[in-house]
Amino acid sequence: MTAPVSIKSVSHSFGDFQALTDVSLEIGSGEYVTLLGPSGCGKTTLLSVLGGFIDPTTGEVLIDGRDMTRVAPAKRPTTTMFQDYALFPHMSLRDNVAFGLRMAGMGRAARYAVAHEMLDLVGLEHAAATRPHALSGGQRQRVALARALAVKPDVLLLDEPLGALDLKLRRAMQDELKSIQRRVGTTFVHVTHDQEEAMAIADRIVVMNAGRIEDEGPPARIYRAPATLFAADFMGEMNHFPARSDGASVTTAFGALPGLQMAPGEAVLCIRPEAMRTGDGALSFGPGKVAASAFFGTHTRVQVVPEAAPDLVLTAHLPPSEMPEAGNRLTLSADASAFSLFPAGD
Ligand SMILES: Nc1ncnc2c1ncn2[C@@H]1O[C@H](COP(=O)(O)OP(=O)(O)OP(=O)(O)O)[C@@H](O)[C@H]1O
Repeated sequence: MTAPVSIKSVSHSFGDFQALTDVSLEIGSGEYVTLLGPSGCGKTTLLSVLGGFIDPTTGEVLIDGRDMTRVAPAKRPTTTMFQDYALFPHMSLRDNVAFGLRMAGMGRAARYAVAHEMLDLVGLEHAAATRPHALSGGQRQRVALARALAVKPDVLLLDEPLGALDLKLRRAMQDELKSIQRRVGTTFVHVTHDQEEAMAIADRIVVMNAGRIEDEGPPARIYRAPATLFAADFMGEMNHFPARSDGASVTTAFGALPGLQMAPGEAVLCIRPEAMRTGDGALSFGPGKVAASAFFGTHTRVQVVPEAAPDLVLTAHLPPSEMPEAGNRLTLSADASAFSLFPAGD
């Protein structure tokens, strides 16, 4: 079961505090969307508006084309899975998973059949008769997912579902969540503040900041060509430095950069560390002094203070075969296509 979701100009205030401002978003049927942003940006508020736990001050929510804006949570085709996915300790996994179906009045044989199907989906069918106390964090999380999916929601809302797990388990569960979502085809809306998690899982990432959407799109597009400086910074490490546009070209402390255009004015030029290299390029940062250099296996992370702009520190991820030592001189450069340009004060 799956459905598209339409969020139309939703705003929400808690008293004087505006938590969401004019948020509009279309989510396709069967799409895996993550809401990504820093603490307090309004992710949970938006998810709660979708689930019916918060009535937005203004705006509308449509699910499968039907207006759900003021419809109670239990009457929506949504299920919310919270971070604190408390399981009933005195019930078997099967009964935990079948709980929502029992509440809905489904007979025992039918609900157990669904519970087994869902436990099978999350790889825990063999433990159906056991109780949750002996389960690891990851296994509990899987049972909670089976329970949420058992009622066959059209849209599953997940609020930091992996937040309680350690990093390694978190990464493993991300792969599993995505693969389960693919198999069931349900629309998933997943809140996280972890950019790597969003990239690992999402078909589409929605970057939020201060109650608004900053950018939305496939992970690779947002990473490579972010719409705003905020989205650029939130999606990973970014070098930025001042620039100036005259409308036709961009000038920096390192010279002019061809091929980038913006309305005349002060600008911020950005580049990812892995887009930097040693030697020549469209823009050379000129000689600089290596302030730090560290080997990370997949790359060497160097920090360089360029002579042309000694108040800047440029970070580059170089191939692991290159290991410049701190104190050495090094020239970094990059291709014009690797830069993003934003108006200053964006
Ligand atoms: N019931 C409430 N009353 C007043 N303010 C609230 C209430 N719920 C949330 N807020 C405020 O609204 C803002 C957005 O909160 P929200 O929980 O949506 O953020 P978030 O992006 O999910 O952050 P986090 O990752 O920390 O949960 C925050 O500043 C929060 O303090």
